[in-house]
Amino acid sequence: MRGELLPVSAEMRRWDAETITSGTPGIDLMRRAGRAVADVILSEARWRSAPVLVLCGPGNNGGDGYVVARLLAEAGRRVRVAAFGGELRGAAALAAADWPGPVLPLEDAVPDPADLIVDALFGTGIGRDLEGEVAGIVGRVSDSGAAVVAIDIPSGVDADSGQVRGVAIRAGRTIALAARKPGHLLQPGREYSGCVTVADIGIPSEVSHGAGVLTVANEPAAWLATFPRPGSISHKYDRGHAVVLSGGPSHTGAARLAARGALRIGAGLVTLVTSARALSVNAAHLTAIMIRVCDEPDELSDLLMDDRFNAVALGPALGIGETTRAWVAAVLESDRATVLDADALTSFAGDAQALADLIGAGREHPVVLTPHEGEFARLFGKGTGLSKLDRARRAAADTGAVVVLKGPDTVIAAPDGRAAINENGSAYLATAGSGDVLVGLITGLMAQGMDAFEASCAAVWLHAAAGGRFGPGLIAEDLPDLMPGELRLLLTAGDVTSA
Ligand SMILES: NC(=O)C1=CN([C@@H]2O[C@H](COP(=O)(O)OP(=O)(O)OC[C@H]3O[C@@H](n4cnc5c(N)ncnc54)[C@H](O)[C@@H]3O)[C@@H](O)[C@H]2O)[C@H](O)CC1
Ligand SMILES: [K+]
Repeated sequence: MRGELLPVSAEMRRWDAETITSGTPGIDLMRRAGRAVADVILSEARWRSAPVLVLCGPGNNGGDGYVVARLLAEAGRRVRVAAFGGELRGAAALAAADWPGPVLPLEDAVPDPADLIVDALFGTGIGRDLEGEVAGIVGRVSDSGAAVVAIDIPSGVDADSGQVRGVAIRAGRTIALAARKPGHLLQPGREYSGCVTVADIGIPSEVSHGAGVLTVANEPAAWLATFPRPGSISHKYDRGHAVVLSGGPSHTGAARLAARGALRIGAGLVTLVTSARALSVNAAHLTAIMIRVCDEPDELSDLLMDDRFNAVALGPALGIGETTRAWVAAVLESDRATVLDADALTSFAGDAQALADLIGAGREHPVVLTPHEGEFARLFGKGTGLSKLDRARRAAADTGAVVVLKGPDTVIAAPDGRAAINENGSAYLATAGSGDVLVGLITGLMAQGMDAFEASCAAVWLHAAAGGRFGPGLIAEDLPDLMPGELRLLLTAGDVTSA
């Protein structure tokens, strides 16, 4: 996969083990990890005179902590170490043996507000909720208000899901080892991690890229290479023809937002399909976007016989129930690249199998589902105990569709296992109609032939970039018209990068 890989803990263990097998002892990895963290601390002017309290756990994260303690003490810093757990093993035992100072029991550690706390209690190996004396120290750290630097990931945050295991340390700074993990991007882990940087600890790229990691951070590096750009001989028919279905006479705005999004992102032509009853209200508001009247699903099926209509979106403000299911069936049977959102999803509440059956196995063109958490739960159930990443991945595999599970940490998952986590989301996007525009952006990119997963990633990122840059006062109507500016920045930066 292109872009920044986000290994889960099992994948991280494989990176570790393969690096060790290929000749780097575990203690060397641990010393590099400790060196990287110590260097960050020593380079920060605001921490120059702070006494350091290193909290060490019973595994390799604790081992990293002992290395940091030794290096900071060697650099002349005042360092206390407090540790939890029984006997250390392997590289962690070697690192602890190199720490020449005393080790306090964890329950005796009293953080001072002036301390710099190094959190080396747990990393990717957390196996259960924090309780007892570790939960106690997490509370005391938080009450002290001291600055916290977390090694790899804040203790208590699950590296795979971003969920808090009982309680967790809140870090101002986190130094992720070798790579960020999904838990640094998924909420609430992202909130707990503070500012995250990655330390290179010498995992060879053959190891990291050979391990089949399928999760990436959603950034242009993941999809810019296939982002559609009009060629010098393009005409509008080369840029695809998107179709958006309108709701009834008093529910037409959502489809127009989507249609404008599709046009602004570069679809050559966009047609809004409306009932005769909603024709005049739609016609009064549209100029570049064309209109066709279809009162029944059969009429839409006939329209879609023309394969120039190559991408279809439906769901926003369409109404919930059998009628919408019939429109969805007609579109899916036509086998066009399709985006299903909102009411098109909720009309299948509790019956995801019926939707999966309509999507079918043998179709040529992809389907994208764009639920928010509520729509997702109604369609697929709550998926209790699964991470947001796993829920989206499972839904994608079960339905054969790309799933865009929206939220402040939107996850995009493909049926083949690829997934991306978005992190440029903006609270300003939480405004009526913003999701409708996103539907249009995805549809417009698919109309131009972009892969459905990459189109979804690109649309989510551009939508968020536009919302974040505009900021206060954003309304959904603004979003399509912010695309030219975002595209200019994206494509110009891309040209510079690829030059
Ligand atoms: N990524 C790399 O290449 C390197 C990573 N390093 C560091 O190693 C940790 C992962 O180490 P691991 O030993 O697998 O796990 P932890 O240190 O996170 O903890 C495991 C330890 O803790 C016990 N435990 C788990 N949960 C709890 C709990 N809730 N309460 C009490 N005890 C718990 C468990 O039984 C184990 O004993 C990684 O994050 C990096 O920091 C290497 O140092 C360098 C290479
Ligand atoms: K930690």
